[in-house]
This record gives sequence, C-alpha cells and structure tokens, in this order.
Amino acid sequence: MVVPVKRLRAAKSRLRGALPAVPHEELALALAADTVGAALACPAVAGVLVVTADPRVAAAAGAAGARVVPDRPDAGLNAALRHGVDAAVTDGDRQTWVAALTADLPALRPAELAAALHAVTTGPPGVRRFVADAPGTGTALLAAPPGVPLDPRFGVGSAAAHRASGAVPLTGPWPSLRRDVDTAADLADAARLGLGPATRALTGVAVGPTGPTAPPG
Ligand SMILES: Nc1nc2c(ncn2[C@@H]2O[C@H](COP(=O)(O)OP(=O)(O)OP(=O)(O)O)[C@@H](O)[C@H]2O)c(=O)[nH]1
Ligand SMILES: C=C(OP(=O)(O)O)C(=O)O
Repeated sequence: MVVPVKRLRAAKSRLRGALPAVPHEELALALAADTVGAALACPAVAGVLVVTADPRVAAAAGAAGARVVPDRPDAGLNAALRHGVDAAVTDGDRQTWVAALTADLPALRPAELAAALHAVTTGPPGVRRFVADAPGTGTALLAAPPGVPLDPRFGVGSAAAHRASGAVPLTGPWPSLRRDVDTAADLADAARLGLGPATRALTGVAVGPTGPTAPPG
C-alpha cells in the first residue's frame, strides 16, 4: 500500500485556517498519521510505503512502522506513486496487488479498508480497480493486480480519469475510506464519522456514534 504525502508546508492548502488554533502543518501531519495508522492496522495490508520529501512525515511514518522512500523533487503526485510502487514491487512480493491510498483520510477504519480491499481483489482478474472519494470526482484508493502497472491518474477529476483508463469503480459501505478531507466542511464530516487519534487530539472534540461532543472542562 503506497501512501503519498506532500511536503507539509504545501499540503492541504484548501484546509488552511480550518482549525485557527492549530498550526496548519500539524493538521496536515495528523491527517497523514491517522491514514497511515489505519492502513498499518488493517489486516489486509501487507505493508505500507510512504512516499514523501517531508522529514517530519518521514520520521512519523517510520516510527509508526511504515517504510519510507523519498519523493522525486517536484515530480508531482503521480510520479511519486509510480516511484513508490517501483520500490514496493522491487522489494516485495511480485505476486501481490499494489495500491495507492491518499493521505487525507483521518476517519479511515481498518475494517472498512479491509472490506474494500477484499472487494478490490475479488472479481474478474487482471483489472485495476478504484474507490472514488465521497463527492465521486476524486479517488481515495487505486489498486492494480500482480503484473499490471498501477497507472495512477490522480488529480482534479481523477475518478473520471481512472475510469477512462480502464479501471473499474467499486462502491460499497466504506464511508470512512471515501471521506477525504480537502476543506473545513470535509473535516467536519470526518469528525462525524469518527476521527483517528492524531487528528482528534488536535480538534479537541470527542466524536461518538451520536456525533461530536465538547471535551470535558
Ligand atoms: N509524495 C507526494 N504526495 C503528494 C504530492 N502532491 C499531492 N500529494 C498527496 O496526494 C494526496 C492527494 O492530494 P490532495 O488531496 O490534492 O492533497 P494536497 O495536494 O495536499 O491538497 P491541496 O493543496 O488542497 O490540493 C495527498 O495525500 C497529498 O499529500 C506530491 O507531489 N508528492
Ligand atoms: C488528488 C486527488 O485528490 P483531490 O481531488 O481531493 O485533490 C484525487 O482525488 O485524485
């Protein structure tokens, strides 16, 4: 599972100011930490490889148990993913699926990721599959079977681009996988689903099945 993370000072620009009391880089780091933590906790994930040029992201991901490879300078997201997949396939099991997961999924639940990956890896052979984000325009997860290039086409309108490239969209009851956080409204939606520990610590809001509650005191 390859997780790309942009340099924190440039990451999540549309989210800047969403939590006025929190430095923006801390929020971007927390989103990535919760995404990586959920992927590492998912029994269906053999290993997590983070592609980043950011030293703080690299340190946190490495400490959590991910493998880290450096980004290609200024090459962009899809080049980072191709680089990460090359590293994963070279060092890992060539008979396994590879997948890309965006690093802005702070509500991600390991069980939902496992269920999605089960759907990804069953069905007609030889086909790339993807899970769109909640609006249906972007992509949260893209996966390729053994021997098939991932051919990532992330960016604006990536769901359509992935579909046009032959990847098959999957839908299922995986709201935490689809809830990427680009804006303050997305973060509120993620909080309603239940944030991971790093992002929850920054928001100071405990979120239960009935919705957000203010912290005590
Ligand atoms: N390694 C790496 N990851 C990237 C790069 N560009 C984007 N990403 C990651 O790709 C994922 C999806 O990107 P976006 O949702 O657009 O996130 P973003 O670029 O941080 O957010 P905006 O600044 O609001 O566009 C996130 O996990 C980003 O951290 C890049 O050049 N290199
Ligand atoms: C890069 C992507 O994220 P977003 O559209 O959320 O910026 C994508 O979905 O391909």
